[in-house]
Amino acid sequence: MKQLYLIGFMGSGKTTVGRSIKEQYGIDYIDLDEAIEGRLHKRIVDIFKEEGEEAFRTYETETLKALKTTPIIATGGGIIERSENISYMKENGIIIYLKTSFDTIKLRLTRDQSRPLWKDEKQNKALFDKRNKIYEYSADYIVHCDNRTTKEIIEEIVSLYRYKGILDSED
Ligand SMILES: Nc1ncnc2c1ncn2[C@@H]1O[C@H](COP(=O)(O)OP(=O)(O)O)[C@@H](O)[C@H]1O
Ligand SMILES: O=C(O)C1=C[C@@H](OP(=O)(O)O)[C@@H](O)[C@H](O)C1
Ligand SMILES: [Mg+2]
Repeated sequence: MKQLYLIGFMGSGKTTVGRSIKEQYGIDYIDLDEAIEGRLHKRIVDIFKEEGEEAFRTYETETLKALKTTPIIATGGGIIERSENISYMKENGIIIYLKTSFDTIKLRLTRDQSRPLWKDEKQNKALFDKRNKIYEYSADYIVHCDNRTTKEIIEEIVSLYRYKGILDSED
């Protein structure tokens, strides 16, 4: 069975979409950040504060590779920071980019305190521009998320999932 990986910038809706697919369609999902927090018994903000980003990236890669059977994985926005993660996801499954504009993300995350890499406007925009290209190069499919409800987005993903027979595929 191929796995389906949701990628995209912070605030693009990866966690929300993964959770909704599970709720609406009963397809199992796991959020990589939640899996890391569960493994380490530590919140993401505390991992960044106490151990730094590089340590977090190592936990992220290890956890990604440990999740071998869950059909849908919502990754964290920085999963594409290590090219080995991209190669791994490509080998093991299908990558879907939840493409969302910077303006939409800004509106969603204005008061967000839970994302250590969501900083000031200049840094956020620079990171967004750098990563947007990598998400596009890495994705097998791009789902446009601006001005769309979670319901509309998950319907598109699930029909793609079924059309491509990802769930039933053995390769
Ligand atoms: N399609 C959508 N329309 C409006 N708000 C959304 C949508 N998807 C997600 N959100 C909101 O955006 C914020 C970030 O979503 P989240 O799922 O945590 O993103 P990610 O996991 O990609 O960082 C949350 O407050 C969530 O409710
Ligand atoms: O973009 C990033 O580097 C990060 C995104 C976060 O996940 P979300 O994309 O779900 O916010 C989380 O993994 C961590 O704060 C680092
Ligand atoms: Mg998330």
